[in-house]
Amino acid sequence: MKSEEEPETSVWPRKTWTFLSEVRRRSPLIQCITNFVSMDLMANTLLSAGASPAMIHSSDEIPDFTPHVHALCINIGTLSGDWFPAMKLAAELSSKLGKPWVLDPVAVGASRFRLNACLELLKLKPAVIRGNGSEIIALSKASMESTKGVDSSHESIDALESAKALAEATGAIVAVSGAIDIVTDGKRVVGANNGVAMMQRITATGCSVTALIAAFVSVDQLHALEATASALSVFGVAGEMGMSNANGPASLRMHMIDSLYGLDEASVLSRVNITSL
Ligand SMILES: Nc1ncnc2c1ncn2[C@@H]1O[C@H](COP(=O)(O)OP(=O)(O)O)[C@@H](O)[C@H]1O
Ligand SMILES: Cc1ncsc1CCOP(=O)(O)O
Ligand SMILES: [Mg+2]
Repeated sequence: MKSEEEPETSVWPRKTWTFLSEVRRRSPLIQCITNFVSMDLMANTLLSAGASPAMIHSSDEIPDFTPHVHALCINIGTLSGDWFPAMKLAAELSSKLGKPWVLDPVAVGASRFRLNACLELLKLKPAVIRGNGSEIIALSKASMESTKGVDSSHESIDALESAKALAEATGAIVAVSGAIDIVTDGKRVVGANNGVAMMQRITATGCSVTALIAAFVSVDQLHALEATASALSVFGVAGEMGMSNANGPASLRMHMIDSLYGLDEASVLSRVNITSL
């Protein structure tokens, strides 16, 4: 069968397996400037996927360190005034050196401080922006929307038009996580349909999948939309497989990491569920 005749349902799983295999083969170095809550799960997510995390955020070392990374993840979850210059410096350097960087606008609608910080970071050209429904709506409208802090009060699908508008305005790939993970470049829209609802009950799963997106994009910058959808799907598959041994959020966290580490080709090919929307 010619590839253009292959059904989408089999093309995406193979693409996703290629991304995961490349991350495992190359073990990209991912710099994470992230919140205190997420550091542990994010680093363990990257390690179990085969990437190499480094939580390095001091402005004093960014000029030496950032030129050596394969991608950068910036997360404003516990933003404070003294961390913001380091975020800008690292993003600026990454963009200048042609390295992809990914923004996680945690709770962007919760304060003017967060919103202004994200609007400044958007000028430094992130390759991908990943947030939950409420975060993407707030950022796209540049407004302090009703928010439950770091959690979403919207379904991902509610943020579809906002995601497209944000992608058009910034040139970034925009991903909205939720029951369906939506990924768009402003025109094309795909949905990753993996995962389990209990993943929302573990803090920092959103942050961690954003870092995983950075790892996937680092191995194929020219296909950032495909890399983003694949990372979201792989994380969701790890959640689904982990769920079969879990009793609640704490054990899901452990089994999810184990499942990500052990994910094999057969499971990826049979479970990855990405479709055009
Ligand atoms: N209802 C759901 N069903 C399946 N997976 C979900 C559901 N809600 C969230 N997830 C998954 O949980 C992870 C975190 O997403 P989310 O909770 O939306 O992010 P955040 O922590 O930033 O609010 C993502 O991988 C997402 O796909
Ligand atoms: C609870 C909390 N408070 C500030 S950052 C953070 C972690 C949020 O992680 P996620 O957005 O991935 O759930
Ligand atoms: Mg969360």
